[in-house]
Amino acid sequence: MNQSFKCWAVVPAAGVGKRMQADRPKQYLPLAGKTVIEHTLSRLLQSGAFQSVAVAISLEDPYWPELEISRHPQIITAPGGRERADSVLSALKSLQDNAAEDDWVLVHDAARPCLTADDIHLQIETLKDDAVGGILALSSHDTLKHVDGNSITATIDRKHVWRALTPQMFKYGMLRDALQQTEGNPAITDEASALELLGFQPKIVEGRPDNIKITRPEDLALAQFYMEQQA
Ligand SMILES: Nc1ccn([C@@H]2O[C@H](COP(=O)(O)OP(=O)(O)OP(=O)(O)O)[C@@H](O)[C@H]2O)c(=O)n1
Ligand SMILES: C[C@](O)(CO)[C@H](O)COP(=O)(O)O
Repeated sequence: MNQSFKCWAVVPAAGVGKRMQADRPKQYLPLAGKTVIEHTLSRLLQSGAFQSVAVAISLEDPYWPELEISRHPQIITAPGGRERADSVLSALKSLQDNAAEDDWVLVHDAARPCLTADDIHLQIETLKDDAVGGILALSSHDTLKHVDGNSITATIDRKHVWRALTPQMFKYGMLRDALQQTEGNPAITDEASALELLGFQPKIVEGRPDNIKITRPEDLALAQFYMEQQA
């Protein structure tokens, strides 16, 4: 990708995958002949959009060193943290000697292996001149309800509610500062929420619905289906 600015990728991959109920963290489960994380990292590397990919890996992770991709020249490893945001900040810090303050960083979950190069390039082309950056997101095709307990209290206008995906694309310095200023805040479940808390309004770019996050056991079969469709 011939571009006048630099992009870096950050991949939080230090989770334990509790909701997956598997014998290993979900990023190491087999999917279409490789592990989930190998698919995710291959897609980022093959897009040609990134200088390097900084991957946050748990200090207790015995699986990562077994993967050949862990030795890829464009892969940098950083220690994971207690929460996803801590892992992202750790990976950002591993880029501090190379990334400039105004370089773009795209943060992408290791658990989202179906990301396409088209969506990566769409997001970069759409946001590359934006002052803040933004996220891939999905609109809702269903009616949305506000619920209290198991009772509906309101119907929400679906044009105002979008599901956040990754990558989430922000300037290196702005993202690092936002995550540092919101460190330890449990409300920060994605990068955009840290920027929002500081008063910024990240943009949304409508992404593909097959960019799913593998979260529960049934998601693996869906990811396999999507990969077969993409092929
Ligand atoms: N302390 C953490 C927690 C999560 N993640 C990563 O953030 C991504 C999205 O998080 P999630 O889907 O919640 O993964 P887990 O935390 O592993 O899942 P669970 O909540 O079911 O344990 C995953 O790639 C996960 O590896 C991370 O790097 N560091
Ligand atoms: C970042 C994210 O993928 C946006 O939808 C999501 O928040 C990560 O999963 P988690 O379960 O919230 O950690």
